[in-house]
Amino acid sequence: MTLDLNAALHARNFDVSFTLEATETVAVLGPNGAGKSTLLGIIAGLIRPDSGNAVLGQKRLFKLDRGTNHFLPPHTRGTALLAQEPLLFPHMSVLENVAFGPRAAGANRTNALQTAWHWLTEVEAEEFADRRPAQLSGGQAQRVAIARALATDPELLLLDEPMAALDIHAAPMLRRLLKRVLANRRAIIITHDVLDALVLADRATIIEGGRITEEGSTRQVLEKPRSKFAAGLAGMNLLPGTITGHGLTSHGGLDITAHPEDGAVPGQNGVAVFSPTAVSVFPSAEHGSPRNSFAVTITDLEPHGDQIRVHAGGLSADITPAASVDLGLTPGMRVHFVIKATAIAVYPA
Ligand SMILES: Nc1ncnc2c1ncn2[C@@H]1O[C@H](COP(=O)(O)OP(=O)(O)OP(=O)(O)O)[C@@H](O)[C@H]1O
Repeated sequence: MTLDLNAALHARNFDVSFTLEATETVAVLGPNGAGKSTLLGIIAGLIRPDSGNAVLGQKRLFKLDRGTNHFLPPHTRGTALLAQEPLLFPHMSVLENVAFGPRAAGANRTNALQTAWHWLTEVEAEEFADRRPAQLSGGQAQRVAIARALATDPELLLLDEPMAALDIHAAPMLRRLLKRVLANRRAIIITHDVLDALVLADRATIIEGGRITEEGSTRQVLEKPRSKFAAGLAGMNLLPGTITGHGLTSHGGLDITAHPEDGAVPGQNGVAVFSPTAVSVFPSAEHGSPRNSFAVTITDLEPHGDQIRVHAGGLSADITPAASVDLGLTPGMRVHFVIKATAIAVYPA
């Protein structure tokens, strides 16, 4: 039972091929406006692509080609979409909200209520059964919304930033709950949070500009990012370029000395990746090899944990507050970023 999808929607510059295995949870990450919600909307049947083809298990969700115009309506797809806001029916009790799906699918009242109780217990929300949605906190309402989604026994659960609207106290409990209910289930979760991706998902897919730019196990994508976006998530600097015999020449023209990973071939597209903590900041060029020294102009300084993060030339460096004061760092100042060759990973991308 897999999901196999390709879809294009020109008005949103969206063109994606996407596959999901049974009982697999995939985190979808990407910048604002990248097309993450569009992907979920297309799978759920709320958005109609211009062309494409999608199959969920035995069910063809849509096939839109020249001559073929097949498009299943949302409620027959076996998908359940959970939005950022819980969107419960305000005039129904919590129990009735959760029983609504099974009722609509044809269950009799007794069975629908039984199912609703089961899922309310699963999300530890039985005590709210008689309340109206307006009498719930954001975290409680989101738990009820999860119960409502699961009560329909969906083949595929679609979660659009389920933690985004919650305060920091409610998020950890919901994350634990999701971890439990997502085990052995097929789900796609949109998130901006690396922790959610690591804790909840087996795989990560990065979408940028309506295209998938990176895919792999969550750990692999974060440990060995190949896109600027994934590097940002992992808190690493990334310079794309061309692999050379001694490292990489970045697209911006920087000649980087490092040890290319085994199997990297000069001339191949690659990336140089290094941590901001591996970057030292000097007021003038530093000689002493094998080191990389790049003249850059500071764009911004910000606190980062107990360090100061210095942004310059599209890169960042973490230094101590004392060093920042000693160097008199300010935006607009010209400095040198210096990185040991051994601290830079170069690999094909
Ligand atoms: N209702 C709409 N009509 C037309 N274009 C839209 C509509 N909703 C979104 N778009 C456009 O489609 C593109 C993808 O948007 P989408 O909402 O899928 O991005 P996203 O990755 O979910 O972003 P975010 O992280 O901000 O939620 C964007 O360029 C956006 O402006």
